[in-house]
Parts: sequence; C-alpha cells; structure tokens
Amino acid sequence: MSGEMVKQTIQIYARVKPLARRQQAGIYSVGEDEKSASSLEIIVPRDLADGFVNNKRESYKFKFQKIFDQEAKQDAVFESIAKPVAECALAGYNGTIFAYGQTGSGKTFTITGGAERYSDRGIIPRTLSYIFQQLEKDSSKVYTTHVSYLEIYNECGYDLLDPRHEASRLEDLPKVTIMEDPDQNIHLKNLSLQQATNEEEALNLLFLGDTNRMIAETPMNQASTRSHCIFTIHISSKEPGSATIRRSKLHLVDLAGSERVAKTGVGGQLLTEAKYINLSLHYLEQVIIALAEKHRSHIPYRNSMMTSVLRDSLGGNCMTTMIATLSLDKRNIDESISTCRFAQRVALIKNEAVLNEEIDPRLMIIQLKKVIQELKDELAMVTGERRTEELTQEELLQLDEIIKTFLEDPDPESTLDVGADMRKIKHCFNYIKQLINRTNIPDRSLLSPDITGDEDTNTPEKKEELKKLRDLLHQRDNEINILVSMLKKEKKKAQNALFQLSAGSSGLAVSESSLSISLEEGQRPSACVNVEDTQDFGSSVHRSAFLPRRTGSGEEMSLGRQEAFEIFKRDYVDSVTIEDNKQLLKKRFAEAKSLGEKVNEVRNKINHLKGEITQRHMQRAALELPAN
Ligand SMILES: Nc1ncnc2c1ncn2[C@@H]1O[C@H](COP(=O)(O)OP(=O)(O)OP(=O)(O)O)[C@@H](O)[C@H]1O
Repeated sequence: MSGEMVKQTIQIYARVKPLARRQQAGIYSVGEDEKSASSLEIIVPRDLADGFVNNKRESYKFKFQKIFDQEAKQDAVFESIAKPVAECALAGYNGTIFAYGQTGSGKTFTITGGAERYSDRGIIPRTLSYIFQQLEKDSSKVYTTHVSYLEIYNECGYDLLDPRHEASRLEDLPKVTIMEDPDQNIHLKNLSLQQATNEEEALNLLFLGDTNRMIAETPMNQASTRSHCIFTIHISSKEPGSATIRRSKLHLVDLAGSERVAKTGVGGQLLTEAKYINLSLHYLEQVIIALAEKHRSHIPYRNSMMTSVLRDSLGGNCMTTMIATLSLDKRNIDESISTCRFAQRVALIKNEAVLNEEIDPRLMIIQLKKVIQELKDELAMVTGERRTEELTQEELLQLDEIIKTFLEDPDPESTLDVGADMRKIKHCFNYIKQLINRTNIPDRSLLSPDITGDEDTNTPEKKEELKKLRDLLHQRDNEINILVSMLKKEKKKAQNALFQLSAGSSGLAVSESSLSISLEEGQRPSACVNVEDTQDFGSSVHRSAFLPRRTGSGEEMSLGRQEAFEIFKRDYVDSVTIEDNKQLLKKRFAEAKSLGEKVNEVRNKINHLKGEITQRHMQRAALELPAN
C-alpha cells in the first residue's frame, strides 16, 4: 500500500422520520448555527418528567454535520451524504455509510429505500446508479465491480446472495465466518463476491438479497430489527498498461434496531449490559467508547462479528459516515436522545483513509524479466563469460534494423548501441565486414587512404588530388543520402497507395497485404545483405505489392516465425494494454449488439403496428365504400 492519506473524523448526520398520523409530536428544533454544522435541540416534555424529583435538564442539544428534517427527500439525502463517499470509493478509498437508530426510525428506508415509489429509492440503488454512470463516462481506466451482501443475525453471518436461500432454512445455510491473516486483515469465508458489470446486474443482486432477507423472516423471527445488513460494492480500477491497481470497498450498512429493553430514565443513565436487546450493538458501543478515549491501545473489535467486519470503518482505513435515524414523536424522545448521544461519541473517532494501490503482478513480471536480461548481459560482459546460445531470429532482425539505421544516419556523431551482449557486438562486426567485402570498389585507396601506406601520397600534388577526391566522395555520400531519403518517401507513398487500393476492395485485404509486405521484408536473410540490396529500398515493397496475396497468413508462417510472433505477443510491454483495450472493445461490442437487438425489436413492433394500421385502413375503407 502506498499513496495519499486522508485523515478525517467520522461524519455524522441526523434524519428525522415524518410523524405517522396518530403520533403525538415531540418538541424539537433544528438550528443552522454554523457554516458546516447544524444543531438539534430536543425538549423533554413536562408530563414525561413528572413524578420524578425534577432536577433534570429539560433540553438537549446535539451537533451534526447536517440534519434532514421530516420533509427531506431521498435525493437530497443521497446528494449530501452518499455522493461524496461514492466519489472517494471511485478514487480508490474505502467508504462506509451506516444507519443507526431505533426500530422503525427509517434505517432501511434511508439505506435501501421504500418500495412504493421510484423516488423513494434509498442510498444503495442511487449509489449503484451513480457509480455505474461515472464508470461509463471514464474510459481512461478499466474498472471491475463486484457486490456482496452480508447479514449478521445472532452473531452468525449469512450470505444474502447465496441462491440456496430460497430452498433452505436459515440455520442450514453455510455460515459466513471471519478469518484473520497474519497482517490482521479480515477475510470472510463463504461470502460470495458477485460481479456486476452494469447497474441492472447490481440492482438484481440487491433485490435478490432483499428477497432472501424477507424469506428468512417469519412472524416469530423479526430478523430485520435484530439483524445487521452490510451491502458492499467492491471497485477495482487500472489504467491500461499501468501496473498499478486500485481497489476500494464501499459498505452500506443497515444496523439492527438500537432500542433498549427498558426505557432509560429521561436523564439517560447508563444501563447494564443485560438490558441491551442486541448484544452486538453493545459491543459496537464499547468499540466506539474505546476509540474515543485517547491513548487506548486495545480496541475490543473481536467481541462481535459486526465490529470485526467493520473494523476498518471504525478507526481504520476508511472514510466513514453515520446517519442517526430519529423518530421524534413524544413516546420515542428518550430513544432519540440516546441515539444522538451515541452519534456524538462516534463523531470523535478519527479515521485514516489511504489510497489502496497495489502492483499488478503480471506486468511486474514482464518488467522484471527485462531488467534481469539486461543485468545478465552486463554481468556476462564484466565477467567475460561467453553466452553461447544462438541469437534468435527475432533478435537478429532487430539487430539488422539497428545497424541499418546507424549506417544510414548521416550524423557523424551517431553511435551503434546494441547493449552489453558480446554475441550482438560480434554480429555487428560481421555485418559490417560483409558489407565492405561485397562493395567492389576498384580503388582500395578510396576506401581507407590512411592505411594504404603509399609513399606517393606524400607529394603536394598527390595530396591535393587526394583531398579533391575525398571531397568528391563526401559530396557523393551526401547525394546518396538525399536519394535514399527520397526513395524512402516514395516507398511510403507506394505503401499508402497500396493501402488505399486494398481498402477500396475489402477491409480484410488491407491487413493481409500489409502483412505480406512485412513478411517479405523479414524473409531477407540477415547475413546476406549487400550494398545493392541495402540501396534498393523500394524494391521489396514493390515486389511484394504484386505478389499473389496470402490467404490465412497465420498458417503459412513458418513454425519458428509463428513461435517468435507468439513470444513477441506475450512479452511485448504493451500486451496488457492491448488485452485491456480488447476487453473494453468487447464490452462496447456487446453493448452495441444489445442496442442493435433492441432497435430491431422496436422496428419489428413498428412494422407490426404499421401492418395493423394498414389493415384497419382497409377495413374502414371497405366499410365506408357501400355507405357512399
Ligand atoms: N423519511 C421517511 N419518509 C417516509 N417514510 C418513512 C421515512 N422513514 C421511514 N419511513 C417509513 O417508516 C417505516 C419504518 O421504517 P424502516 O423500516 O426504514 O425502519 P427501520 O429503522 O429500518 O426499522 P427496523 O429496525 O425494524 O429495520 C417504513 O414503513 C418506512 O417506509
């Protein structure tokens, strides 16, 4: 892990549920006293406090990031609370949003949503929709998304996406268990990660999980108020060709109802453990108390499954947000006060979210292999150890290309760099030796005037002549260079023309003919180059252009070349990029295909309707005729 870190306390929000018709309103007010905070004041009514020795406070004030009052709509809640967390998850940070409150206060409504109206969709479907919209827009990265849906009931974990839910009783399903690795990372056994490539697939998984949650619920077992549900979106992203992968998890958590067995006194004195309905919420509170205390080294995460699963979200590597759901009618004032108190403690917890980056091992291996080869070559040079295995066909072709470029380069400063490999250096010498041997220049003194040792060259006239001849040679060299570059241009033009020609006849022919050119060039044996050949740059192209076209080029490649091509494909540094782009292309193709199918369907419908209309017209015309 590396990269940037964001330190942030857990953000707390409150949401007040609208009053039901017969409920008596409690007294509270929402104040926007500061720029980045709001406050909620709850007044304890006199009649509730009656009967006690009344020296207790009557008004309680709590601070939240923002308070959503009764009329707040789902889209506003999503925009303020969930969108920023979803953005962080897209950027590679972990995020958690959890709803905490008493039974019936609107946790499920806020996290999942109501089923009656589309506008009642909660945070999970809206977040999925937002995330997939963003992924569609960003073609600079390759994204993979998975979801998982965990239910914790009575300290046992269940996979809500397990298809066996329908047929089996909850007790018979395999339990999700916690495993901890040596680095203290939590892994969940028996919890499935299902890939979702688009919003629809992800929503189907959410519905499947919600259905499974309801199946397990019987009148005797009001699981939803007693169980915790954690819907997790797992996102991984990578730039094509880059070795770095970012992974993030976004937990959307609907906790169990937080109410206590016996109502607390209005003052809210602490109750003993036994009075908690839900022991795991008690342990959650313990963790939060421990985290809020300074200098506490031991945090009791392990006491419950829920705190173990959410360990990263509480005082760890995560951007966490809590929504306190409140049912502020008169009867629930004390529960609301205890929910708010809990939230105030949660707000003290500091998290440190780091960018979750890791290196893709496939690309790392390719890069390291290259480095190893370079080091081996250098080592062989230094130790004088000879490398005996023959250079491959591919290496020889590459070398010839480098030598040719070097020889053609008019710049006298240019160097021939083939790396620290004795075999390659030898090959270069051989190449140049053969080149010289094959140039049948009659006057050898022109080739290397300094080593002929001819006495006559010392006379002033001879010297003058020699200088002239050298100048002439230099001039000729320049002319040759100009001609060579002209030829190259012509070659390119010819190739382009060839391309256009073939493209005109069929798209496939283009790739075939261009392949035949490269093969033709590649076939020239590297050791038999002569000056005539090297200067006849255009010839191979022209020749190949009129050669019969190869069909099924792959079959006609020699075994060695085919193998070399496979190796090249595998080891080419951009192979992963190409692979990634292929995947993207495949995805786009599938999208285009399904759109095409839809268009066809609609077209068929239109045709069908047209047919019906024509028939109606005819019927009507037939009816009207006798009347006229
Ligand atoms: N903001 C809201 N607007 C409209 N209806 C709401 C709102 N909040 C909650 N409700 C309704 O109140 C009822 C109870 O809410 P919900 O089931 O979300 O509570 P809960 O806190 O999840 O309860 P439990 O702990 O039993 O799961 C539901 O019928 C829900 O539709």
